[in-house]
Amino acid sequence: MSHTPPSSGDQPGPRQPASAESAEAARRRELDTEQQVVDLAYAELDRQLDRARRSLAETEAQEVSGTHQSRGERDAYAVHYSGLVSSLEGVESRLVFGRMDMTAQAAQAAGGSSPVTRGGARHYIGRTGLQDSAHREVVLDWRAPLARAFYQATARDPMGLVRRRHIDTRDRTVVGVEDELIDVTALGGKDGHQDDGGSGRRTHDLQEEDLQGEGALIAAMSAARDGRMGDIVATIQAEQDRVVTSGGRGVLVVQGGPGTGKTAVALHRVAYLFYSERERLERSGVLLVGPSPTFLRYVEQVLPSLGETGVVSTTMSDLLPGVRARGTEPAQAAEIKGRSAWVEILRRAVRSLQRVPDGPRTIRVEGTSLVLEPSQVREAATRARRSGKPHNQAREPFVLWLLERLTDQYAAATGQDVSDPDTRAWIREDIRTARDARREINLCWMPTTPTGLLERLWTRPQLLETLAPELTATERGLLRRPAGSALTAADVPLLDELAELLGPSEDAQAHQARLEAQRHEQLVAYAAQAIESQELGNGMVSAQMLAQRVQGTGPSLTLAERARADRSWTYGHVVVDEAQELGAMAWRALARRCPVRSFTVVGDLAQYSGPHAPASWQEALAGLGTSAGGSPPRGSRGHSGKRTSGSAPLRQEVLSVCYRTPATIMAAAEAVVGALGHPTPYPVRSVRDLPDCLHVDDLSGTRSAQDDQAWAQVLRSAVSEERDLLDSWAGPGGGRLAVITAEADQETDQVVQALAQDPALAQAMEAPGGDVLRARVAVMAAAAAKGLEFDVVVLLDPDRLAAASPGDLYVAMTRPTRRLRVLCRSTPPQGLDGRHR
Ligand SMILES: Nc1ncnc2c1ncn2[C@@H]1O[C@H](COP(=O)(O)OP(=O)(O)OP(=O)(O)O)[C@@H](O)[C@H]1O
Repeated sequence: MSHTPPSSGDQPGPRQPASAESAEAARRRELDTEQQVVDLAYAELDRQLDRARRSLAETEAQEVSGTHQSRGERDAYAVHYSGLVSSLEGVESRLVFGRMDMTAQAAQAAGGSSPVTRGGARHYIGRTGLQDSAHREVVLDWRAPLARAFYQATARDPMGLVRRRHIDTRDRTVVGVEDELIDVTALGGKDGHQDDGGSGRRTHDLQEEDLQGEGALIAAMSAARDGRMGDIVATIQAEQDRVVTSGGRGVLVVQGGPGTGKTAVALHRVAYLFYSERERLERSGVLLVGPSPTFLRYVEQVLPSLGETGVVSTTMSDLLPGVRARGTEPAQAAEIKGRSAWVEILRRAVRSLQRVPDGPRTIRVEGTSLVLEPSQVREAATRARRSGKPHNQAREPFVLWLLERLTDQYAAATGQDVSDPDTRAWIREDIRTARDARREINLCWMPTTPTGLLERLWTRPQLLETLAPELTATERGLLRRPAGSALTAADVPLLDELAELLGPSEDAQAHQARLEAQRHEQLVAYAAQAIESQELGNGMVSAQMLAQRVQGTGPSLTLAERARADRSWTYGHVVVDEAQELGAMAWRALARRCPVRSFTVVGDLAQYSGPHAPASWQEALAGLGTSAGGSPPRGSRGHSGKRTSGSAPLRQEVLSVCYRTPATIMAAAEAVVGALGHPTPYPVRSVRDLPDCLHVDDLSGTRSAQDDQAWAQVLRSAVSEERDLLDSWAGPGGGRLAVITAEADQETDQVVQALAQDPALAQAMEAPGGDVLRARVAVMAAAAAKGLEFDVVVLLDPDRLAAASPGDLYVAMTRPTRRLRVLCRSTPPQGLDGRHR
């Protein structure tokens, strides 16, 4: 493959400029040519956006008669049009970013003519597909089958491409083009010459052939960070594209070293699945699980910039509606709670609420003594369990059966005739509400909530000892905590498991039943009307789509809102990032949310934080019920139909090129954790290297190693120096710098205080709305930096981090895109020792 200077006109082929002046003229001509197409694309976008906004305004202004149907219809239209407006607004930036010039044969095969495509010989690639009012192609959606050549064509396999062009735009103006000649033979053997394309900065590890659109890629990688991840749709590389476009069924593990684009690829895969399986996913949505709220904020713009909005993003802490798990606990405690042993322990815990008394119990009802016999309780329990219902719901047949027996006793004791159903019901109700009866029956089958039961486990050591003999005394000790403590992230999967085993409690159940009856009424009325309607939404929306929008819940909520509020919602696809951190119980909770087991699992075993790293993905994912082992969780009904069982096929992909971290830093990170005996299973090749990108200060034996004031002074001057360097690269105030500490809370607070004594640094640390990503200088613990990236990282005391968690040290060292500065108050760890000042 060759890089060519841009050529003009219809014939793809290199033009050899005679002088610098004519080269500039050729460049201008190319920019003008592309500007015309870009103008056309934006005009089309504006036209569609205008239409959608008008429809939304008209819908919202509509008078409704007050019936469920008309309100439902109006709301569903409003949801549809506002979704459409958001999608179209989302793709404004860099709407068109590429062009493919095809061979004559490929053009003939592709067919379809428009003023832009010239009989299929040329296609413009953009973040959404656009057609003009005569339904002719203006922009080809980057996800369309034909667009694969844009990402995957090489000189060895040109895929019908003669030339690939990257088009760079600012706002709506074309500011540059970069060409790659793919198929020289298609030009009659004439070869182009190399442009600069930024290729001089590529590391020796990578061949030119390994990268597509190298200039555009390096430009994207070199841009200063702004605290939000950007989409990579213009520069997706071939190995990434194959992952992005692989089918959605089964469990796909996307693994690879730091900065290889795992997160970016997973998000683009979601956008691709929305395109290729729109109907299914529009109905069920996609769940994105990330390691922290900061991480979710970091990636939140990527999907909207690709026009997709139907994604629910959450951390495991916030997975359950109505539960906010904000407590913290040692990593060992979290690891213990993640083990699959809890499936049995929790079953036992629920079973322990179902007790047979050790002798007959006397119950007084309105002056009459009745006797509850253990044999009766046993019989009632057996029948209730046979119902297969969760504990709280199975309580109903249990109680009913006992009440019938007690009613018979009461009738016999008082000589009343209970052959009349009304009399019988009246007596039964008297017994049900009698205090003695309530207490005794509750003792035999105690209704409870998941949080109530979990709290008992953590606060009653004896109970836990009885229920969890498979844990050691030390392990059980780690789980103990005072009553009223905040829930933790590791509690959430256990609560979810308990919610399955217990079912809703009576109060919640009655409330839920009322809501469901209302929703059902709305759905039936609305769907009937929608199906009868003519010309629904000017052909933009079908009656079926509208009916689906209201299925199950109120029509005024978006799908994401409905899904988020419903614990039993089942998604069409689930993406889990930093997946190496999840324990078996978390996987079971996620498996429940996607019965079709369509998962993208993203992670790097070397970046694991906890005490016992999983040896393989098969082991890590056993709780998900992949074909490698583990049985799927108990089923229950969900929105996509019945939950299924059986094992899901597991596929694994490895990404190998690092687009973030310069080669020197990457090599140092691998050497440091390698010396700690912490394996990095995936060899990573960095796209680029930068001079002076790694700097280590060995402060051992200096005053700052002993004295807090001196340390604070060293910190301030190091961070100021790095901030000045960042100014010189990214312009004053540009880019992002993170100071990464070994520990959270106390240590980060101390560092913030030390830095804040310098007014300029205090200002740089200001985080509007408490959003650390918006601060130019952020201070955070290594574990919190997971998944994030910064232009510059100042890492403090790597030895302490190494002792606590080598995986976190690896994470911290690989966050920078430009430079890593390490301040060591002890001797620098092996692997960094040759690099100090
Ligand atoms: N094809 C690409 N073109 C441009 N930038 C890319 C490309 N692939 C990845 N990147 C950039 O590389 C950086 C790292 O990507 P990402 O965060 O997805 O990597 P990761 O493998 O998830 O990293 P980690 O495991 O360290 O969290 C991001 O800035 C991303 O935008």
